Amino acid sequence: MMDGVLLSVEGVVAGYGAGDILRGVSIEVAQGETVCLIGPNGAGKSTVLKVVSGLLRPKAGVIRFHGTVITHLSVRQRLLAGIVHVPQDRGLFPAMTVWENMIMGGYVLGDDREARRRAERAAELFPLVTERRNELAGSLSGGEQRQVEIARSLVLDPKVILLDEPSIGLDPKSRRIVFDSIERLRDDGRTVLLVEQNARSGLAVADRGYVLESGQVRLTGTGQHLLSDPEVGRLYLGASLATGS
Ligand SMILES: Nc1ncnc2c1ncn2[C@@H]1O[C@H](COP(=O)(O)OP(=O)(O)OP(=O)(O)O)[C@@H](O)[C@H]1O
Repeated sequence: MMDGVLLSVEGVVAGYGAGDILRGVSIEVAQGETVCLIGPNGAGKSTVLKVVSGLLRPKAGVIRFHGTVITHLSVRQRLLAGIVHVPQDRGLFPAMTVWENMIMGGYVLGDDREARRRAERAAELFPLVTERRNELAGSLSGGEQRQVEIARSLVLDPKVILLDEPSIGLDPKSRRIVFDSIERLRDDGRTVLLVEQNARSGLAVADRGYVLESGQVRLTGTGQHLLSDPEVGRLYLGASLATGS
């Protein structure tokens, strides 16, 4: 095992009924690291995040956080322990202001004042939140909305942030805003487990990466190592350039 491991997925088997989607996946994330999962559609990348946040119970294997097995904990318990999932399909409330969205991010705390205090702190890292504070979230660009979502996750003071394809469906300018936001999280000392279709940009912001294929880890290494791996280049980087995704 690596030094300073904060989160580990150990031999996880999981699926949604018949057939296993994850077939013995093991992943480690050290304190302060940004780790990126890449791989083809359907490889099980998002499923790894669901198993970590507790949305899906594995059939076998364990999840460990700070060295303690958390596989039996509920989503809410994991959230309060500091595991925050920013899924692909649940964005901001478009008809609420940016600031209202930030405060909603702390709903589970049950302490409005604390939520406000943390939202102010998150806004220091993401000034957009202050600049556009009173605007409706739905009026922001796609990249700006993603940045507010990332800022909102900080209201729960996460120990690890699970980001599911944050750049999906965005134009190049918006994608830059998103990857810049991920770098800010890293500079702030946060730990990030990222799933990205856009393998080149995902690996470029990551300390380490894992290539998932058919529910198994096929390759792992530093972001730079995977970026220069000929097989990764042929299978994933060429394609991500060609589709511009
Ligand atoms: N809620 C669900 N119920 C049933 N099957 C699901 C569910 N969610 C995902 N799957 C299936 O599990 C497989 C893996 O999905 P997953 O979302 O983990 O893949 P992925 O590697 O993240 O790729 P993608 O880029 O397509 O999201 C896919 O075949 C998908 O159809």
